[in-house]
Amino acid sequence: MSVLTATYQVYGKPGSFEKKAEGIALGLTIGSWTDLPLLEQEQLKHHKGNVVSIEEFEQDLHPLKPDLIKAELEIAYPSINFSADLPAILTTVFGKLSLDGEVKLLDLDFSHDLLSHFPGPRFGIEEIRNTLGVRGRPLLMSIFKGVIGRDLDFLSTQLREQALGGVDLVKDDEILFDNPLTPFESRITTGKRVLDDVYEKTGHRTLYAVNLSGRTSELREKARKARELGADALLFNVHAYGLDVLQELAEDDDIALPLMAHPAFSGAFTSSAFYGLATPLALGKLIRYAGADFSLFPSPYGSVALEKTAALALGKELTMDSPLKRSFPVPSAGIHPGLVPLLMADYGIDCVINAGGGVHGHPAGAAGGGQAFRQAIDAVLQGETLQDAGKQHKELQTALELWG
Ligand SMILES: CSCCC(=O)C(=O)COP(=O)(O)O
Ligand SMILES: [Mg+2]
Repeated sequence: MSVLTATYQVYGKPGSFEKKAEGIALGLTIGSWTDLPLLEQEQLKHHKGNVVSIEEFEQDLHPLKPDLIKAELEIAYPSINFSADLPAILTTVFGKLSLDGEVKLLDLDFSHDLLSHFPGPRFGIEEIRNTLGVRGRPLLMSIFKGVIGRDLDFLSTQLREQALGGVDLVKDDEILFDNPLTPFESRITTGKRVLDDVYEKTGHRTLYAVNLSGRTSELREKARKARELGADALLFNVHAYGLDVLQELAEDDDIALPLMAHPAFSGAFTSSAFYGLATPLALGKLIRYAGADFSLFPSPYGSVALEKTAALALGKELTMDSPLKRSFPVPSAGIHPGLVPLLMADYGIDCVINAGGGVHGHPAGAAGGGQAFRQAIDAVLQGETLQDAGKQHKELQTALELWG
């Protein structure tokens, strides 16, 4: 029988966890067991949740209630209890339970059969690399900054500058929504004109991820229109909409564009040590299953930082062997060229280095900022220190002097 296994972190008194685990397994499936007549027990046994394991961590005391210790509970839910979609799955394993005190959902283990209902990325790392013709190095992405209240001319100038710096991708900032000064469709057509022009002049190809925003019911049509207009990729604030909306976009053959999942809003349900979802599950595994080609997340080093073990585990979820294609890890937030060696040590070459302020804040402008990043990436690939590379490359030297 196919099952979905959930791992939870809970706190309680030593020896109390069996009862707690049984309560969850039954509460989220058939409700009661021992009270049922034998005939009903037989009829319902295929629907019953089962406790798979209980691990107590005696040394891990609750920081505020030291008589409680941490435990991890694994509970298997029969797949026949839910339809094969994330709303049903999340409601089963962490619906009411998410409201019931200090319980954190750490992981979900999908059976092969259940996983076959999820598309994964349409393009994945390999096909994105093919489109760009870039192999053997991390991709570099920059972000439009300060474009709220600005018009298409401003946007065009900023885009051209970023592309001239040698970035592979430029994305909208997640807070740029459809607006009269830079409407969604005009951003796509204008962006395309600028990037085609840079390509003709320099031979360097940059892709632009436009922010797909608005009411949920409008998204599919907007995304299809984006494709018709020649959009390269879509940025999507997936956690504000829901994972199933991402999946709907990923599965639509009339959209068929690379999807970039932004982490906005996810801190609301991942940041607590006691509640919510573990970050590698929310921004890694589920984002990949739902079909994002890129997952953005705070690196362990910048202005908004994730704890390092979570940031590394997240990257693994996006790239580990699976029947699904691999998604690009995109460590972000407060990234500058001096951090490139750390990011490449953590994520290797199959990642996207993503910077807004670290590109635009360069004294030589966004073009200089992009060049400094490319020089830092090349230095790491050649086994050079950034300090040595900085002696040959003035853009990198300037960035190192400014940000360290
Ligand atoms: C975790 S935020 C994702 C990246 C992003 O959208 C952003 O605006 C980062 O900008 P920064 O200037 O910090 O590079
Ligand atoms: Mg942003």
